[in-house]
Parts: sequence; structure tokens; C-alpha cells
Amino acid sequence: MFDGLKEKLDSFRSDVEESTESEAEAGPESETPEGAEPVPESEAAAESSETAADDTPAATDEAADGDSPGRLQRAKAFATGKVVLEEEDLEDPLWNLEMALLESDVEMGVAEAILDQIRSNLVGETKSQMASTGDLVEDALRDALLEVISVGQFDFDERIAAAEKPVTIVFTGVNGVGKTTTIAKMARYLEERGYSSVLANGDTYRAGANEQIREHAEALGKRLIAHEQGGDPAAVIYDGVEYAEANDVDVVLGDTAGRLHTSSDLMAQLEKIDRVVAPDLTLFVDEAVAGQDAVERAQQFDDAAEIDGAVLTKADADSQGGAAISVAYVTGKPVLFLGTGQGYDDLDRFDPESLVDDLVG
Ligand SMILES: Nc1nc2c(ncn2[C@@H]2O[C@H](COP(=O)(O)OP(=O)(O)OP(=O)(O)O)[C@@H](O)[C@H]2O)c(=O)[nH]1
Repeated sequence: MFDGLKEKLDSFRSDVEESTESEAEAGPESETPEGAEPVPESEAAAESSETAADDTPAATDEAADGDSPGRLQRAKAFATGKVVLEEEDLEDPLWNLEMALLESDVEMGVAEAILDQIRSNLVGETKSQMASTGDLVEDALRDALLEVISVGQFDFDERIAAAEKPVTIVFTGVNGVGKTTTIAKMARYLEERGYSSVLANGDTYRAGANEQIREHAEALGKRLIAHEQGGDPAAVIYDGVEYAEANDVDVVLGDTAGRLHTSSDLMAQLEKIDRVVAPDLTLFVDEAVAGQDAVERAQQFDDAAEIDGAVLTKADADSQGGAAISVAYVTGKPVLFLGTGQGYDDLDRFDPESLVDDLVG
């Protein structure tokens, strides 16, 4: 999962290492004024970096000459056996990283937010020449990714536990992205945590939709509430809620017909479901592999019938990771689950920290 992106992030680390190591090898000649001898590391180590830097004639001369604080800082740092990461060292690696993120289908605003965060974390960072630049870069990358990926995160299990029962969850999204399969996986997920569920087929639009979801319901031993094709989806899900109330069922899982966000009739139908059923959670389902299209659709579905979070399916087939990285930042709603295969157990809670560990670690 997301292997292509992982490789690209790894290249950023080596890019910065190369760029700063060539600076370190070049030493401060180009930066240090004539006559300023670099202090050997052993001597410099005896002094604190502040004291050593302030006492260095090069430093005073430079300040007096009105040279840039960057040059001054670099000369100081060299005198104390340290290297400062400067914006110019990062320029090429950051540009390469931006290209890599865009190639991985990360939304442009999100890529920029990541870059800004890395720049502000790394520029001016002082590292010992002995320490690994890779570690600094890794930390900056980790912080930046976590910041965008974690937007809006909440604990799904806690939300279900705390909600008054029955909890109604409605699944929305375009055709064929894996909504029905995700509902079946969710029924299994909930069962493993001790919750009963009933499936309600709000996809009254597509021929064969009842049969498809019935197969899942039977395989999982769950009750299915369905109406004839052409019926009112809001009424089916409402019936599901009534069934759950009457039978002490914990969760109603409501399917909806796949629809294009451009179809205003069908989007109006979603608004009606929202009004009539007032679901506790509306989850937008899309394919991780759809990249920026998934991000754009999440935004549009959120506008029509506010979503509480997203499920990205087919993450097992996605090497890019663009949608997983971008959806939360763009919509303000978290990715809550990843679909990782066709089996009922292939639904993983989306955990930003472990995803970032996996991408950067
Ligand atoms: N590899 C993989 N395949 C998946 C995943 N989730 C769903 N699928 C497959 O995607 C296909 C479409 O899934 P459905 O659940 O029928 O999609 P849908 O969104 O309900 O489709 P419509 O009812 O037409 O809107 C099926 O073949 C699923 O097995 C996943 O996480 N990984």
C-alpha cells in the first residue's frame, strides 16, 4: 500500500542529505570572510555554541559588515562543528518533493501545506555535523504529513459506543466504488465489537441492487430491509431505523445508490435522506486509487449532504496515497477507514500515526 509514495518520500530525505553534505564538505570558505580560520571541532566542542559563536572574530566582522544573518549563522555553526540548514540547501529537494507529491496525486493545496510546514521546521535547524540530516528530515516530514492527514480525526469506536442506539450510518458516493461491500465489512467490524446491525438498502435505483446486498446480508447472517426498485430511499432507511428500534438492534447501515455528484436529482435525494432520517453519521465512500477525483467528490458530496468522514476503498491497489493524504485537509472531514481487499475482514481503521510511520519510517 502506497509504496510509490514511500519511495518518493525516501528520495526527499536523501536529496536533503546530499545537498547539505556537499555544503558541509565545501566548508565555509565561500561564506567565511578572509582570515577567519575555522575552529577545529575539538576546541570548539569545549565551548558552548553561543559563547564560541559570539567570540568568533568572523562573526563580529560579518555583523559589522552588515552581511546576512544566514552567512553569520553558518560561520558560527561551522566554528562550533555544526551545520545550519538553510533555505537554499532545501530549495531543490523541496521542489523535487513537490513534484513527487503532485505525481502521487496529492492535491495541490495539500502539497503546499506540507512543503510550508517542512520549510518552517527545517530552515535554520542546526545539526551537529556528526548527526544524521536524515533524522531531521524524517522528523520534519513526519510532522508535516501528520498535520495534514489528521485533520478532523475522531475515534469511531468511541463515537459508536457513546451514541444513543440505534446509531444510523448512511453511506454515500459514486457508482462502483465499494459502498455495498464496505457496508458488509462494517457489519462484520461492528459485530466483532459486540454491536448488532441491520442493513437497509437505500439503493432503490439500480436493478439488481437488492440481490447484491441480500447476498452479503445472508453471508453475514444480517437482516436486510429493502423495498421495490424505484421506491423512496429515505423511506427504506427510515424503516431500517424503526426495525432497529423495535428489535433492539444497535446500528442501521444504510446503502444509497451510486450517483454522480453532477446529478442534481440524485444529490437532492441525498439531502432528503439527510432530512428524513437524520443519520448519526454519513460516510462518504470512494476509491483510494481515484486520487484527486476522490478528493473533489468528497467535497461535493459534503456540500450536498454533510459527511462526517470518509472510507477509502481499494487502498490495497493504491501505490500513490494522494487521496489518503488529501481528503481530510481539503474537506475538514477525516478518513476513518481504509478498504484493503474484497473480504469482509478487509476494513482497517485509518490511523494517521501508523500511516505516517509506514510512509516515513
Ligand atoms: N481490491 C478491493 N476491492 C474492493 C474493495 N472494496 C470493494 N471492492 C470491490 O469493488 C467492486 C465494487 O464494489 P461494490 O460494493 O459493488 O460497489 P458499490 O459502490 O456498492 O457499487 P454501486 O452499487 O454500483 O454504486 C466489487 O467487486 C468489490 O469486491 C477493496 O477495499 N479492495
